[in-house]
Amino acid sequence: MKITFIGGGNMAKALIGGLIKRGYSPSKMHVVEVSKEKSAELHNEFGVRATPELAVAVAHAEVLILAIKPQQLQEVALQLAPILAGQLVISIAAGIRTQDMARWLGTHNIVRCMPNTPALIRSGVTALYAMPAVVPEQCHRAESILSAVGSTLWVDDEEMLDAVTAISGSGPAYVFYFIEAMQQAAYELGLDEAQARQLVLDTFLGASKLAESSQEDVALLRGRVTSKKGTTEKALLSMEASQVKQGIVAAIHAAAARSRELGDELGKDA
Ligand SMILES: NC(=O)C1=CN([C@@H]2O[C@H](COP(=O)(O)OP(=O)(O)OC[C@H]3O[C@@H](n4cnc5c(N)ncnc54)[C@H](O)[C@@H]3O)[C@@H](O)[C@H]2O)C=CC1
Ligand SMILES: O=C(O)[C@@H]1CCC=N1
Repeated sequence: MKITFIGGGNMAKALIGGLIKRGYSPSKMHVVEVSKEKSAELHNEFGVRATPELAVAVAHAEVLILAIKPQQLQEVALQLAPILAGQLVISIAAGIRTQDMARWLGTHNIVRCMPNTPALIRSGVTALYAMPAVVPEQCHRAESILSAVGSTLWVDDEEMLDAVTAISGSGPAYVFYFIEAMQQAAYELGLDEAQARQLVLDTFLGASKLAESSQEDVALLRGRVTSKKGTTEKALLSMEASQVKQGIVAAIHAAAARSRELGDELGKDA
């Protein structure tokens, strides 16, 4: 299957890197990228062809992946409309609704999805939504691309992609933020950089694996760490006093609202 990425930035790189690690040939991937610097990087890092020209890259593709910013999507879609030849279009752009893309592109053969950057190491998670006109074979195609770089799930209601964006699309940034905070505390407590990195990352990995392998609720697992009058209790009481959980929940609601807002703002015809 020949794939053309339109936009060769952070997320396209994560997907391309993950697909190559899965054994997907770079010769089957094309990137349309306006930045010369980024095109050279893509070629050097992954061996894929990167060009600023849409027409040739699109003509060769069976699947197009729109990996430009939401703000760039309408302009690119309008350029694509006259040169599309039945390709499946997969959009990874936050917020932009399929009905708006269909109007710009002149096709309903669209799958909208939300991956995340751990795709680079094939540990991503992607939720997908297909327009009703997309045939099962094309849905299978989309799923096979995204499942090469992590787990996948389908949503029937497109609006759920705003929630997905807020949870798993943006989610790696929340985890990195928590890691940064724990590393800062580790340095302040006198641990060196290597020690802090090992302790913090192995704690994240270990806790995630434990939560994944357990049938029990994570609150119960948290309870097992928390001895009466012990250190964890003290830390959690401090977090409660700072309303850390409420802050995280509010932040995720804000991200979902921003995704809906992007759809409203950018879905209108310019
Ligand atoms: N970064 C992330 O974690 C995730 C991003 N997304 C979505 O992926 C999309 C891309 O995001 P990033 O990769 O982070 O952005 P980015 O800014 O790193 O990449 C966008 C790329 O598109 C290129 N570009 C701009 N105009 C173009 C045009 N007309 N033709 C071809 N290339 C063009 C830019 O030079 C840039 O390299 C966005 O729509 C975002 O919502 C989705 C999931 C996760
Ligand atoms: O921050 C953003 O808008 C994009 C979508 C999900 C992750 N990055």
